[in-house]
Amino acid sequence: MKDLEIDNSAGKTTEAQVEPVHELRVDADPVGNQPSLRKGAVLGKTIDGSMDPIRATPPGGEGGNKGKEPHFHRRVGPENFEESLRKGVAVVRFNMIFVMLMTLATNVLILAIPVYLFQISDRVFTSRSLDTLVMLTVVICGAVILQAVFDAVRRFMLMRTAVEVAAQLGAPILSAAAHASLHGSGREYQTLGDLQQVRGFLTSGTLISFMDIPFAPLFILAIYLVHPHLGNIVVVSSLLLLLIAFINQRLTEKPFYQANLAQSRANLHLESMSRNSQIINAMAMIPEAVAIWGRDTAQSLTAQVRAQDRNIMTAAVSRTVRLLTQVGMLGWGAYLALNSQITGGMVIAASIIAGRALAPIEGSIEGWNSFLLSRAAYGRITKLLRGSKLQYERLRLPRPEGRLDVERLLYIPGGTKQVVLNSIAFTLNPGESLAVIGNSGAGKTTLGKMLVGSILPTSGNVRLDLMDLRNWDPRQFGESIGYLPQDVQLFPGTIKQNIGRMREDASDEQIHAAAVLADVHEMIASLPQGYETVVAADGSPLSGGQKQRIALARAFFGNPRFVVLDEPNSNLDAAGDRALARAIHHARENGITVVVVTQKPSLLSVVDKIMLLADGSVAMFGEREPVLRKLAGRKGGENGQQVSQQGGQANA
Ligand SMILES: Nc1ncnc2c1ncn2[C@@H]1O[C@H](COP(=O)(O)OP(=O)(O)OP(=O)(O)O)[C@@H](O)[C@H]1O
Repeated sequence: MKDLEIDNSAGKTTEAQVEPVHELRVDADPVGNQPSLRKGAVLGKTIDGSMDPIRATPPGGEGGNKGKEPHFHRRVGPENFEESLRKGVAVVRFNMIFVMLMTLATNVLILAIPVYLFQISDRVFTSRSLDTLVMLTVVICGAVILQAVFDAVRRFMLMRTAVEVAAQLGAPILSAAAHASLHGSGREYQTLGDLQQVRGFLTSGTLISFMDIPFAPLFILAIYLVHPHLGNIVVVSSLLLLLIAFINQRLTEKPFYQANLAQSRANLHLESMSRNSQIINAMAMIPEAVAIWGRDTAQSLTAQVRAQDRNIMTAAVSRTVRLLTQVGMLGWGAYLALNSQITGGMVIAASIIAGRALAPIEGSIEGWNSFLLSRAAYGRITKLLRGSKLQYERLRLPRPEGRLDVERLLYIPGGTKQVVLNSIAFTLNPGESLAVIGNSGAGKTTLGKMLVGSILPTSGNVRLDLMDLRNWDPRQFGESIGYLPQDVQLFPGTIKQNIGRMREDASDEQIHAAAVLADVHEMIASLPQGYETVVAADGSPLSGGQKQRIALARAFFGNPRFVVLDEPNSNLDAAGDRALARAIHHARENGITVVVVTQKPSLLSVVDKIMLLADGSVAMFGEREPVLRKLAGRKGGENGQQVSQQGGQANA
């Protein structure tokens, strides 16, 4: 057995045991740029990412501060998922031609045994020639062995086709799913499961049955040659089986669909349980969580049982029809033999051939569900890949300076009538810093997300260096900004990897520079393993404040030009607060534009401008001092007084 090597360019090699013969390599860079065939879509070729339209650029490279500046308005090719899909389908088509040739050979050779029978009874018994028997036996043995070899070869090819399709489409699907999940239902990641479904179908017996069906007329013709009566019997049974197949499809489509829907709900719930395992355990919510999962799973199982019941019933009917057909053929054949119209050997041979002609129809009925599932899965894959916004061409712009223009932002979340943000407009020059304050629910986090493009406004624009965020090449934009979300999550890996945004090409200097810029180097140095400390999925062994500070360094990694910090001090102690203030100060010195969303007024002394949001609208905006004075002057504005007092203290 050789290994399938999936090189994700993060230096990790996953080894999976697969069938022998070929070695496949899938190179997917950290953005999930799709792998592509280097030498064409045939078996046993090396797959790598050399044709990726968008390459990950080092932080200090095109988008960073070390390499040469990109050409202005250089057009960046799209991710081109359509192309990946086209290549994946081409692989299947190409391989299927060979598989069909093998199937043709297999089906022709299957006639060997009936022919043998026929020859023994009609030739050997009548001539009583031992030589003929030996010759016939040798030839038929060769045919049987060849048939087994061809059958094995087509199965090998199907298996490799399945692996190759998975290698071709895995990275593009994950890449498109990650992007689509931003505005989607969260089910996009399940498209990877759909790929598995399609892969499974490609190696299934159902597909083999489907491919054998076109050769059924060949067998029927052979039976007609034996005797037209027998041919008629088989034709009638074939039509009957096709009718059963049609009824089966009508009976099972809906319950299978319902079963899958409920199963995917149960899977989503399972994912959310695994994400929130600490809360579930701490608050003893396991019974409730299990009950919700159980309800969906039960619904799925009930629908599955309903569908499978019908499927089993129709499969049993079709099997009975096939066996009765063979019995009928033997009976009618015997009658014809009694009338000396055919020989006994012909009767048995025709019966065997009839079984062979009807078997693929029966197999197709039994595997109908897996066909339906795979067809639906393929539909979801094509929808995701074709609909992905990542595949449109973008301009690779010069590295931004950090000018931010926000124009008449209106945000009404889809499916609601609530105006979360209304007529928000302001401008920040490169290197300026803004604090966004306001009561809980005022819309601060929503504004922060909109500034980094993770949600799109209903109307209005956010522009970085005059270019609307929607028009930036996503990779370049991501490299040019930093974002510290309210709900900090670190990736499982070392602190070093986390600060370096999991990039393979992140240098120690860049990581150190980000840590210094975010004023967290000392904190990290005090940890026993320093930068090599391994962080688990739940953030342990770091405290909430430490996690927040690592995430702050991550936001500053790669010397971004624009950074949004959403409540960066919600978990910080006084020392952390001071470090954060210094970080914002460093950012200003480095010409980084900073927007900091905060409920605490302690950061107000280090920013240039302040915006007070109230019910999604700008209640106040301007230079720090005048806004602080206005806030202090607001009568009864508890928030404002508190803000101005603390801002003043911090200032002092
Ligand atoms: N996708 C959404 N669908 C419906 N309502 C939403 C959506 N996103 C935000 N909201 C609503 O918009 C309002 C503003 O939310 P946001 O999280 O921006 O407030 P915030 O000022 O950051 O509050 P906090 O300080 O408590 O974090 C809230 O009332 C929230 O319910």
